[in-house]
Amino acid sequence: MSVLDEIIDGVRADLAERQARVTLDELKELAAKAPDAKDGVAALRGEGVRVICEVKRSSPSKGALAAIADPAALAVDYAAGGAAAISVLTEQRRFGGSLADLDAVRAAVDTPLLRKDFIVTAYQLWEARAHGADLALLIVAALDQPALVSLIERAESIGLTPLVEVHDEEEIARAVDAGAKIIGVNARNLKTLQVDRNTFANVAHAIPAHIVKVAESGVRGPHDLIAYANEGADAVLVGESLVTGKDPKAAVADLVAAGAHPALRHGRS
Ligand SMILES: O=P(O)(O)OC[C@@H](O)[C@@H](O)c1c[nH]c2ccccc12
Repeated sequence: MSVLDEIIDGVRADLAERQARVTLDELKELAAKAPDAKDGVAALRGEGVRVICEVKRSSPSKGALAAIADPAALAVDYAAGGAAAISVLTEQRRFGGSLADLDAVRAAVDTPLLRKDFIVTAYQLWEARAHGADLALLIVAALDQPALVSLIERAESIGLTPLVEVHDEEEIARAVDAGAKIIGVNARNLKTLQVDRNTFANVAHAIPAHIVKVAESGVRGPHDLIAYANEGADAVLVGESLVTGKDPKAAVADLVAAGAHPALRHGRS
């Protein structure tokens, strides 16, 4: 069994517990009271390279990264540094996150929020909206094609923008066929946890121009952002280097400044 399969088994067990506690109707009522969802595509496309900053306590590959006692305070730093969006990991077992983190961050910032989890059912999309997310991650490797198509449709129908994650060209073809408007190329293979920073450069040519391109994982600082930008990334998603660094606000500001550099604007819309 791959790491991804193991993670999803745990996600399904936790999901069953939440479903026993909170009905879909209750989630829909909460979603109706949540602030209107912001346009995720608009947040990530435009001049320069956008920076998505992640609230991430631990990871399956590295274990504990940072305690993050106050996720809201971290999110406020991210927003002050110029984050275009904030990713909140809500998976509990391997990443140490929760929907409570999403609530805390939503209450603290107006920045568009991505629910980062292993979404396999529409219930989780309603949870995302009920807890104030604007975008939701859908991982192609975790879903068969009919499930991917229907979760993209459902996400959009309830106002969420799906960020569709891929790792190779075959998954890009599936994401495009399924109607993705934002594709994230994860440098980390979720089946082996290996990071290969060349992944984006190797596969980005297969993503049609009208689709927003996000380079995910392994960004250590401005240098990596610039490399991804030169390969055509519209945005980068950064976790570990921000949560393990001393000054997340300054680190985000450095990334945002690098992404706004005029030398990177050529050919961008
Ligand atoms: O911490 P990093 O290397 O900066 O990576 C952030 C983000 O890309 C990573 O957390 C991630 C990308 N796709 C995922 C899917 C599930 C869980 C986590 C992820």
